[in-house]
Amino acid sequence: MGAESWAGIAPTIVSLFFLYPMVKDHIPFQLRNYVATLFHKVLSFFNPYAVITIQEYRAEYWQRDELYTAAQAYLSSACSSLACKLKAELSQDSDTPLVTIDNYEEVPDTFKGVKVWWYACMQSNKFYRLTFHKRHRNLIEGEYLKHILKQGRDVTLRRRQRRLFTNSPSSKWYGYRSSVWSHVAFEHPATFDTIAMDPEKKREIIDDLVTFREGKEYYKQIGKAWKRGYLLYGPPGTGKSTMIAAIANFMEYDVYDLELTAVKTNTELRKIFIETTGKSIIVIEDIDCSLDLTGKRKEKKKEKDDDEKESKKLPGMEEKEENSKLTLSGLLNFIDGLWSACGGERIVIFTTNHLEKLDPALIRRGRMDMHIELSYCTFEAFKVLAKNYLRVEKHDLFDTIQTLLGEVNMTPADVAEGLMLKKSRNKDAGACLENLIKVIEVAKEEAKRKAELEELAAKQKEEKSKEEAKQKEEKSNEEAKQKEEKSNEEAKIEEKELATTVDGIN
Ligand SMILES: Nc1ncnc2c1ncn2[C@@H]1O[C@H](COP(=O)(O)OP(=O)(O)OP(=O)(O)O)[C@@H](O)[C@H]1O
Ligand SMILES: [Mg+2]
Repeated sequence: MGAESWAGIAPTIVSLFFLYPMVKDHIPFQLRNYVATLFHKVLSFFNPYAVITIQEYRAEYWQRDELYTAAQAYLSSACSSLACKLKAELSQDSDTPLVTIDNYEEVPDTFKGVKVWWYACMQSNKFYRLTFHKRHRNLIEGEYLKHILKQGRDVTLRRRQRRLFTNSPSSKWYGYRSSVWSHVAFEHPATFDTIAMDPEKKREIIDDLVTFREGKEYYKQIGKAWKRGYLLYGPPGTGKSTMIAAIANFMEYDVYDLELTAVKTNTELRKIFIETTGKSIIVIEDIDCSLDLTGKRKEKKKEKDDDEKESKKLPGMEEKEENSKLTLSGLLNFIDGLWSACGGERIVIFTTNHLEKLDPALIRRGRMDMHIELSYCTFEAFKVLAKNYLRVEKHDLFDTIQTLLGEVNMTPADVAEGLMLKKSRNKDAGACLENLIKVIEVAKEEAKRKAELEELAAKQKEEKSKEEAKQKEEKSNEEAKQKEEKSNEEAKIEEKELATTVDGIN
């Protein structure tokens, strides 16, 4: 079409544009739809721009549309600085107000060199309208909307108040306000800076976490669920729970503290698991105490069950029995079965004071990818505590403390306690370190006394068992002697009887 023809048509189109709303009511009802469609067709033919509307609520079930939420969060972070009219709101799961563009406001955005415009309508029917040139349709509908979704979700996750969940007993799962998990705000202050442990080990853990966080594509490529398992073990007070809090803060994850003793069956465990979200840590503390989860014991019980119920078994019954209790295989399925892949970006952490008590199947590499030992306080760990508690990195008393720590097992919890002087908050570092030295010396004395007592007890036990063995031997000798005498006696009687019988026959 030539420029002259365009010049001829343009005024007609403009007049149509203004005329249509006026004449709309005079068009017969049957024709109205047809004319409206035609009118829009003509308009869109000459309009080089396309529009996408993102409504707050989806048509079905009145559910809030995730794309709308993501767009709102995205606009708050990426474009709100360009708007003059803003609006702030506080959502339930965050303590930071969300400031985003307000009604009738339009802001531009650029993606891969393409300019788009966002327009907000915040009236009763809220929506965002995204306008872009038709020739960028594929880019906007595909990549740009995905980019909005991802960025928006990230902003929401960063802003949200992180939560600490615990599982409710199954009796509370049904009815009004029922929930599998109940939660409080997660506000533990522990960080990797405040954790006292060997710096190299700490670095290793942090590197592992970073690799995991950035490994979405890698896990996909190798065909593995995006999850990681850590086993934390060590004596009480060495920082296992503190480490979990530090990991959660570092990763900005929620924490699901799973109380296994409240879970009755494998089916319950599966339901509990399904109700967790991604970007979370699922923790089972003191796994050795939570359940009788050793394979051997399970096998023994199964054998016994087999003997008792073999004759009574019906088809499908075996399966029912398995589901009716929580088993080791149920727990393994929870860690790395098919269900474990749902949600993604998840860390499972077990803690124990007794590594040797755990079934090897539960903690083998691949299930628990990293075994982290939290040990008694070393000098390196002490230096972290001194820095955190007293703000000192060097002191004359450090050498004495280093020697003492090499002589006695002190947990970081004990050392931390020793560094805190209860009488006054204003004591200087020297006074606190002296107090710690006193505490370590007392602990050393106690440990010495305990060792002596244990040695004495071991000696007494050994003597007792020696005495018992001696008595047992004497008793068995006596019995053997008596037995021999008895059998000699019997032999004599038999001989006598035989002689009498022979005499009788003769
Ligand atoms: N490695 C550590 N670094 C810093 N603080 C520590 C460390 N270990 C222990 N603490 C301090 O001691 C207290 C007890 O530690 P925590 O509860 O983490 O020990 P735990 O290993 O989980 O013990 P348990 O086996 O009894 O559960 C914490 O409040 C923390 O302040
Ligand atoms: Mg603990």
